[in-house]
Amino acid sequence: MENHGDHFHEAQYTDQNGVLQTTKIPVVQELARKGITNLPQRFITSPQTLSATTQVEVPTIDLLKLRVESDSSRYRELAKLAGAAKEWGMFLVANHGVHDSVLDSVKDVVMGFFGLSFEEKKKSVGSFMSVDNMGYGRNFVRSENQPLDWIDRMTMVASPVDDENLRVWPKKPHNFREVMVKYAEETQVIFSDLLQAMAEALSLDKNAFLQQFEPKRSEPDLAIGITPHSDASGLTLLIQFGANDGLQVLKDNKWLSPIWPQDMLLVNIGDLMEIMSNGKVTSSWHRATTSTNYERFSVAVFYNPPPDAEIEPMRGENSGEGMYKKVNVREYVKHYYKISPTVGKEAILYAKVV
Ligand SMILES: O=C(O)CCC(=O)C(=O)O
Ligand SMILES: [Fe+2]
Repeated sequence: MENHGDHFHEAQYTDQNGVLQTTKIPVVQELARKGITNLPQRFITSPQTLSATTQVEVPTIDLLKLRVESDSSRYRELAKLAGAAKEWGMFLVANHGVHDSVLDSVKDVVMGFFGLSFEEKKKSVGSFMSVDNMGYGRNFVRSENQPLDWIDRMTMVASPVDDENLRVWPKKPHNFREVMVKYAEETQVIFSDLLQAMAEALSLDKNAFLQQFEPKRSEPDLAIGITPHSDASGLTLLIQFGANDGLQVLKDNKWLSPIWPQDMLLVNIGDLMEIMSNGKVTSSWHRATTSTNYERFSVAVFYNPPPDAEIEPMRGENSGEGMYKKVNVREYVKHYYKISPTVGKEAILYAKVV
């Protein structure tokens, strides 16, 4: 038995017989802090999940151009967006308008939180376990013997910030909440603009997607290092720091490493958008690599329709055949966490018309 010290995350999952199980998983930051020389067996993944990648330029969308009404460069940008959403499910956003000072304070509070001792982190977040990933702990736990990602994670709901959701918000650093609420607000504007632009780019009514997201909701989610997956979200907005690379996307069966300039945000299209667009846009299959030698941070804001919403694939002239059916958002997300991680893009089959 390997000695992982006494720092564990507790995670819950439902096993094949539908029984709720609890498992203990070593805390990655604590292992790294001890300066381990051999990776514990539970963290060793199969060689193909670590296949080499090439650096690549992913499409960059200039949000300023999208925000300027009726201009020919705006139409070019819309066409680029349609292509990126269909072919990549991923793109960079330049001129996003989020002030450096906001992004810097996000980095500060995230590093501040993860910089606390394990005991302080636990205390700061309060005890809470759930199968849908909320709180400080782990990502995608489905069984006792799956390979584990080299990651610790903090996930909370940013809208609404009510008593129920606040149970898993860190109390330290003291300004964590104020900073994250502000950042989540700023991301809303970007999400709205992108959703409207995506509808326009697909020749739909401007509000075709956006209306399915009302009232607005998002989940900032602080992550380090992660196995291949698509996001369950509508759209996801990412920043990374502590490293210049790590995120990779599968395209045409090859793993590629996007060149990600620091001043840009990165968007992943999630499964719910693929469903809503009836497959006109694609959720990206992506992963992030990390190292035992340095700390990489990423902050993901998942923008989802409200959990009670029934989302529908768009209908109309351009919608094509019915590829997807109506799904309840909460049920979809529940299904997604129940079966993840998966080898391929599997969760979305739940919503496919067969
Ligand atoms: O760390 C990253 O860059 C990716 C994180 C991610 O894919 C996620 O949180 O869903
Ligand atoms: Fe992701």
